Amino acid sequence: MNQFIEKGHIKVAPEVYHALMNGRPVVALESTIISHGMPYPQNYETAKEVESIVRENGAVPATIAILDGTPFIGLSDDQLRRLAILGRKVQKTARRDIPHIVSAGGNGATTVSATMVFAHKVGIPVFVTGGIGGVHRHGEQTMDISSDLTELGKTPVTVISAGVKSILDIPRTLEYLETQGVTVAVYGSNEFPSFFTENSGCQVPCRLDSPEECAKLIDANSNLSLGTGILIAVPIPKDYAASGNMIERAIQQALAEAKEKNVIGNEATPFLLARVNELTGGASLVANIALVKNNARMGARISVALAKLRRGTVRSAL
Ligand SMILES: O=c1[nH]cc([C@@H]2O[C@H](COP(=O)(O)O)[C@@H](O)[C@H]2O)c(=O)[nH]1
Repeated sequence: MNQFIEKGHIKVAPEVYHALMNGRPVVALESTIISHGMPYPQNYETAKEVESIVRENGAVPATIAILDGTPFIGLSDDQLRRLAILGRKVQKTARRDIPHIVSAGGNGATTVSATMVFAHKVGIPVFVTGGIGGVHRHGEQTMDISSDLTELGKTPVTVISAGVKSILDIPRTLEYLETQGVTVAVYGSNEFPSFFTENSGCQVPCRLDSPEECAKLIDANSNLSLGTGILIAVPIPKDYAASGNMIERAIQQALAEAKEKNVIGNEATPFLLARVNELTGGASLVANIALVKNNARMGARISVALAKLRRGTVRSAL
């Protein structure tokens, strides 16, 4: 196996390192989606396919996770499989969990917030995932607001996602992102998508219609050193959006069950995702996989457009 390159306390895969050093496009990928977002073996297969899609579209994939206490940027096949098999035995790792997992020599699957932290440390500007966390329903009482939102407010990485699941409070999530100063854009629409469907009833002012437009937005944010992240929401492909309404009904049932069982905190999202998958007989998983792959395609194209735009003007953060 190729030797990882050590940078500070982080190990970077050689392919990722050389791409960054040469200004070539790299796309960061999170690992909680692998450990907690899907069951084995679909999680492993999807992770591999997502990496292939990123490559086919001209960028280098960099899946991020903490293994035996070391943060890795770009996982080997063995590491990816290990993470997929361990599944929920791996600690779901948000920003606040990083020091604990590292000091204890543990295994951590990075959420959007922790993945953004590491992507930014090595200068990866674009990061692809399925959906981000948000303000939970009844968040005004529980204060359960994902650290993904505050991370977007302070870390200049662009996150490509299919929006926010309706297990969350979408209008309040958008309000909170506005408070954090995060630019929220939608690809090909003005309506923010709700993960399994193209609609949420919430309009956003920024619409982008090509990877080049996305790249220009990212470049403007960076040139002005605003320091905030960007969320680009890519609606689920039309072929899969059809099952959205059925999935939406399952979400309502899962929400009622979570309330009854008092499932709260960082257990809420994995519980709801697994329950919705059971209730829809796997249809939600099929839609989830399709939209993650679609996001990977878009993210790679955006990162290629950004590298072209910046050719010769950006120095590596390494
Ligand atoms: O549709 C999804 N939303 C969110 C997650 C994961 O859950 C995290 C948010 O968790 P929490 O709500 O505990 O912050 C996200 O960063 C992501 O890693 C996921 O797998 N799938």
